[in-house]
Amino acid sequence: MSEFSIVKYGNHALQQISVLAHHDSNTAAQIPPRWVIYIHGGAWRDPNNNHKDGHHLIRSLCNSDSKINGASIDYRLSPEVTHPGHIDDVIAALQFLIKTYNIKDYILVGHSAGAFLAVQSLIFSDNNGDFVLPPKVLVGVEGIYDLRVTVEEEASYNSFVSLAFGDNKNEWDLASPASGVYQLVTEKKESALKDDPKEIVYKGKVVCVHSSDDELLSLDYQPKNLEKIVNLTEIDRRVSFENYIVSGKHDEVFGRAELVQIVSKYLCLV
Ligand SMILES: N[C@@H](CC(=O)c1ccccc1NC=O)C(=O)O
Repeated sequence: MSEFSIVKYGNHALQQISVLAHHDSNTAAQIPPRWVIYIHGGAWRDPNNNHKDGHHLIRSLCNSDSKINGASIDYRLSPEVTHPGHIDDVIAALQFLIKTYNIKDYILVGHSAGAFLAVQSLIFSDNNGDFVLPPKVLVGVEGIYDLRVTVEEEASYNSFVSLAFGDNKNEWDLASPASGVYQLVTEKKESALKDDPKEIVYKGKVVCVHSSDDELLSLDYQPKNLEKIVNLTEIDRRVSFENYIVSGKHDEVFGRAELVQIVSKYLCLV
């Protein structure tokens, strides 16, 4: 299997993606259409978290399955950009990958702020108003899903939240997948009430992976909120949700075998 190569989806140094693809020549047409795509964390601002965070997971999965390819997305960080700059980049990167490699089925894995971005990619469209082809499985790892809950858990997190999203908490709610503004459903209701959460149609699975050893985001806050955005719904319209409690510190989980084993279970769905 070849090494990761870097592809650009914009002019900025961080508008890049590392790609590990199985192919005999350099033509995208020969690359199988099954992918695992990773979005790193780092509180929307820490350059020490980057596309390399996804490499252990991607390399392990690609080595075990010769028909799986991997990609790991970089995006511009705060304070250089504020919301929606990060999600705009992630959506542009996903659109670029899907088009360039003719991707049909993929698993989207996001860690920490990357999990927030992964769920946001179902909710927000690109500059043309086009939505991204949704993943078959969305895996949130040590994720953030609601900005108010982030600051309720630890007041000092206000510094990175306001650096990325400003100080207006109503804007935080509009940006947060689990604030109550949005819910994920398998199909739309005939008539939604005016004050109901906005329904986002998603037919894939949502998988929550969170460590009981996470020293930055505890099990008691964010994971419950990821589950809430599917559990608001009646059972027959409820998006499938699965939960795993793993071990390891916040930034260790993406480099561990446990995550590889969990994501492997879902490869049969792509
Ligand atoms: N190293 C980061 C902190 C960080 O990444 C973080 C801290 C608390 C809760 C979640 C975090 N990251 C999520 O993407 C920073 O320098 O802001």
